[in-house]
Amino acid sequence: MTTLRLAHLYPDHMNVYGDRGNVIALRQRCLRRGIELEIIPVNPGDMIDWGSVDLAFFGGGQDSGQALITTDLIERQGPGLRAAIENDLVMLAICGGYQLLGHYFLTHTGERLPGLGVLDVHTIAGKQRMIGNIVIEVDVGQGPWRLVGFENHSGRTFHGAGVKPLGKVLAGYGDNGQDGWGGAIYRNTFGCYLHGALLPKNPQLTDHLIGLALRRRYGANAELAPLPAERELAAQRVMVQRLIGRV
Ligand SMILES: NC(=O)CC[C@H](N)C(=O)O
Repeated sequence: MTTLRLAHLYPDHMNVYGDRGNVIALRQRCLRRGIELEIIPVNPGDMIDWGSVDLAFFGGGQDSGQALITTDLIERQGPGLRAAIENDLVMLAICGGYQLLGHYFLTHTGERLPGLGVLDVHTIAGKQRMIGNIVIEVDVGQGPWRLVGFENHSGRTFHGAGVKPLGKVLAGYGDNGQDGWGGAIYRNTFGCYLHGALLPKNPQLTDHLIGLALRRRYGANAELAPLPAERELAAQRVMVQRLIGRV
């Protein structure tokens, strides 16, 4: 049986707005294609062989949850995880996880949480939280997709030259409420502010991540079998219509 291995970073500390649903969506869309997705929780103190990992997920969290795991992230997981990302590990990071892949997060109390520094972004908290539904338009080479989600963050994330934007904000605030960018990409690492959970609502992205991981593990000819997602896509269209007035 085809297998893939997913590392779920800090599931107990970094899991708000049902971010765990992203892991469930990946697992289900793998299973329905006969691919077994093995899930490895990464808790503080755990040793991980990052070379054996195909996918990683890092969810959002409160500032206090983020503060509890930064040392472990940087000191214990840092070298292996950074090397894996440079070696095209397929990774999705949401909100607080996205912030901690960047250079730092300066919280609203003035605490400076260092990040892994693998994404060329930094985050500074503002007084007002950015809360609400969000739609971004994404093009990862398969034509434009609209991704829908829910955002709730105080952090404003600013991009440096080392990342590409993931998408353009069509509704909501996005990374900082100013420049219109929603998320960032570096190699096969994707970061953004879309909770929701993101992947159950956006099967295009779920399949894109699985396809990348399959090809990285099994070679460029590994094909992702087609799998319908009509219900998810219909619900996605309803939300896009409601938020931007067109599909
Ligand atoms: N929802 C989240 O993950 C929040 C991240 C961070 N604590 C912020 O408020 O910006």
